[in-house]
Amino acid sequence: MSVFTTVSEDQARAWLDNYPIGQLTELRGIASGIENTNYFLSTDQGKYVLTLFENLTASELPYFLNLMHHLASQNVPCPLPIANAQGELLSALNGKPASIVTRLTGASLTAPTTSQCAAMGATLAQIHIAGKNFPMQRDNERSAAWWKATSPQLLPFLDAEAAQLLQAEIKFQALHRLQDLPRGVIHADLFRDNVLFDGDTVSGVIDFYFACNDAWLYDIAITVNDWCVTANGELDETATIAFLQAYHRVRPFTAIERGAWPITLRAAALRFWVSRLYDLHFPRAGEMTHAKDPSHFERILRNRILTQSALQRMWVS
Ligand SMILES: Nc1ncnc2c1ncn2[C@@H]1O[C@H](COP(=O)(O)OP(=O)(O)OP(=O)(O)O)[C@@H](O)[C@H]1O
Ligand SMILES: N[C@@H](CCO)C(=O)O
Repeated sequence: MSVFTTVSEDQARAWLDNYPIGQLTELRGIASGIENTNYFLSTDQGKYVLTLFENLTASELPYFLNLMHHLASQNVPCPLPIANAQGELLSALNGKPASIVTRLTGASLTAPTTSQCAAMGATLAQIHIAGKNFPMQRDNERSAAWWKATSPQLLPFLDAEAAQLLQAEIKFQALHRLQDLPRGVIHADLFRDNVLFDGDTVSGVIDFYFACNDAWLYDIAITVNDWCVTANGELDETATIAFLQAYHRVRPFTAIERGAWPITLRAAALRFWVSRLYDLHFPRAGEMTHAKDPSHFERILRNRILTQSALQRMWVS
């Protein structure tokens, strides 16, 4: 993690006095987060996760916390943020914005099976439908305008072939308007490490801190590019079709989404190639090196370009 803010049991106890969830019984730091400080916190009434936000500010957080509250209230398996005595989902702890959410069971997967990919597809469609009546709006900060603005800083770090690919793909994507696709709330970072499973059941979707309003198909492409792939980044046809069919049963696709599928898979690959390049070459001050491999998404992008017509057939009717 970039910064770990220590919270003592006495501080947690005093902070909890303002929350209707009982008395502290256990407080244990979670080592795996890299964005925020997280603690598993138990009280005599239940199990929770306490988060101190290290980078996001108090003005950015209401969208994410209210969204989680909205989705959890509509039976999406995601953490439920707890309101304090003033009805607020966010309050300061040790000078940082902090929230407390229910702790979910399960563990993240490294190698999802076809049926787990299908369960993920159905849950993603459930999120998209439940988000329809969420009243807040947030633009996607990692969209076409962002990768266009970011790429000039990245080009000096790339060899000629990669630089050419990056520029060509940005131009190609500019010709297509993902924003015209059916849209609503999207998670926008639904990688395997952001989902907990109990057997074949999704028990928790976490880390909503890139959530925004954008094309649903873009969210599907981000998710499929991480869940339904072989070791070298090619799409696994059986897993992809299982994912898409399960999604389609909950929210049927439209014809325009079918046509845009290969292009959207490319856009989703481009987004994470650019963010991983940026994180690698411009690490935030004080950050420990957790940068993920950008070449994985360069490979995925090249593959999605080369297999465009096969991807068009990898769809559901
Ligand atoms: N509500 C929850 N219920 C159960 N476990 C949780 C919950 N929230 C977080 N966790 C656990 O804590 C770990 C770290 O949390 P999280 O991924 O949110 O950290 P982060 O620093 O915000 O993000 P990241 O490491 O993905 O950048 C998760 O991998 C998960 O195991
Ligand atoms: N899921 C992202 C990192 C967090 O946004 C990635 O794998 O690049």
